[in-house]
Amino acid sequence: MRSLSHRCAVQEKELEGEDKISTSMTSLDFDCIVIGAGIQGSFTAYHLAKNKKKTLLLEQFLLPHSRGSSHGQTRIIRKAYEQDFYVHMMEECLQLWTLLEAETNTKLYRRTGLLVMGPERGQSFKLFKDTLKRNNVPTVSLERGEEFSRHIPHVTLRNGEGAIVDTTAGVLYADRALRAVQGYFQSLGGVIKDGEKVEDITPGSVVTVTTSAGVYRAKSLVITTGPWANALLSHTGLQLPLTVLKINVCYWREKVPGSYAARKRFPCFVHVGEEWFGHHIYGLPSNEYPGLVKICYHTGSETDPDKRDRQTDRSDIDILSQFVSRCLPGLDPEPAVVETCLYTVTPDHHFVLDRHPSHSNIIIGAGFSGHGFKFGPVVGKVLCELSLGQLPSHDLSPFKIQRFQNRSKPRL
Ligand SMILES: Cc1cc2nc3c(=O)[nH]c(=O)nc-3n(C[C@H](O)[C@H](O)[C@H](O)COP(=O)(O)OP(=O)(O)OC[C@H]3O[C@@H](n4cnc5c(N)ncnc54)[C@H](O)[C@@H]3O)c2cc1C
Ligand SMILES: O=C(O)[C@@H]1CCCCN1
Repeated sequence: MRSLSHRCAVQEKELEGEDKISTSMTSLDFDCIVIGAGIQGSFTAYHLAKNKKKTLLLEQFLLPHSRGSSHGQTRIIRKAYEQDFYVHMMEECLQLWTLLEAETNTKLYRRTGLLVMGPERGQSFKLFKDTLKRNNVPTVSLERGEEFSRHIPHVTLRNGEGAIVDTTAGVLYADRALRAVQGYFQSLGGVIKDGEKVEDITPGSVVTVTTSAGVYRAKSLVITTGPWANALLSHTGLQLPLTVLKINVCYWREKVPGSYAARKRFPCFVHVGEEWFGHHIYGLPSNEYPGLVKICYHTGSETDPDKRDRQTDRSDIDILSQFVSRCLPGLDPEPAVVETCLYTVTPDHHFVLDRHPSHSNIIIGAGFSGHGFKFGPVVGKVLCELSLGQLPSHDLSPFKIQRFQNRSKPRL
C-alpha cells in the first residue's frame, strides 16, 4: 500500500521523533491520544477511560460543531442489515446504548421500528428479509393492501413491493448522544481539547502529536477523523480508498401535521433495491422539527470536507422529490429544510477498523459509509481493545485494510 520511497521517509521521521523523545521526555503525557471527537472517537475515548487509561481526545473545531458527520438530532438504529456481522454487532450495541442512557440519565433511543420496503423479488429486499429471519430478529411482515395501510398509513406500496418491519429499530438522539458520551468521558477524568487541530503525527513506539496549540505524546494513537481520515493518515504514510460525499439532509412538510409523527407510531423506513438510480432512500418520522419528516438519498456528490459549501449539486433532491410524490403522498414534494452532513465511503461500504499496517500502536477507525453512528459503542470498544493490544471482542475481518490491497488511492 505504501511506496518504498515513502516508507523510507516515514522511517526517517520515526527515528527523528524517537530521538527527540529520548532527549526531551522522561514520562509520557497520555496512555492514548484519540484524534477526532465525532461519535467514533468519543466512544473510543469513553472505553479507554473506563479501562483507566489516561486519555486525550483532540478535536479541531470548538464543540459542538456541525462540520463533520456526527451532528444533527437523529440517526436510525436497526438490526435490519444485509450482512450477519452487523446484526451480531448490534446485539451488544443496543446493550451499550442502554448502559450509556443509565450512566448519564439521558434518553437516547426511541423505539419506532424500521419498515424495509422494496421490490419483493429484488436481491436487496431478499437479503434484508433472509438476514432478519436467520438471526431471529423480531419482525412483522405486511401484505400490500388493507393490512399494510392499516399499520402504515400514508405510504404507497407498489405492485410487486414487499414490506417487513424490524421491530427492534428506532431513532437515536444523535447530538444528545455525543454530548452524553463526551460528558461521561470527562467525568471519568478524560481530557478533551477542542479547537486544536492536529497538524502533525510522528509515529514511533511513543507517538508524538503536534496540534495548533501544543505537542503531546502517548503510547498509542487512535485516528477517528471521519471525512479528514486521509488528511491525518498522510502523516503516517498511508492513504485509504475513501470518498467524501456531501449529503443533502432534507426535511419534508406534512400536509396534515402529525400524520407521519413518531408519537403516532410512524416508523423509520428504508426503500431498498435498484429502483431509485441504484441507491437506497431512507427516512425518520417527524419528531425533531414538528411537522417535518427527514428523508435522504443514501449517496451524494463528492466533496472536499473543507470546501463542502461549494458543492451545490441538488440532483439527489430531484430524485427524492419523485420518491416523495410517489410513495409518501401526505408530504409536500419540495423540501422545507435542507441541511448538510458528510459521508466517508469505502468501496464496499464496510467500515475500516484496524491497526495501521506499519505502526501497530496507531489504530484507525474510518470509512463509516453513512451508517456508522448506531455502532458507535461497539466501534469505540474494539478500537480501544486494539489500542491496548487486546484481542478484539468482535470479528474484525470484514473491516481490515488488507481488503483494499489492489484498490488503494495513489500512493504518497
Ligand atoms: C445525513 C447522514 C445520515 C446518517 N444516518 C445515519 C443513520 O441513520 N444511522 C447511522 O448509524 N449512521 C448514520 N449516518 C452515519 C454516521 O453519522 C457516521 O458514520 C458517523 O457520524 C461517523 O462518525 P465519525 O466519528 O467517524 O466522524 P465525524 O463525526 O466526522 O468525526 C470526526 C471528527 O474528527 C475531527 N477532526 C478531523 N481532522 C482533525 C484534525 N486534524 N485535528 C483534530 N480533529 C480533527 C472532525 O472535526 C470531526 O469532529 C449518517 C450520516 C449522515 C451524514
Ligand atoms: O444507517 C442507517 O440506518 C441509515 C439508513 C439507511 C442508509 C444508511 N443510513
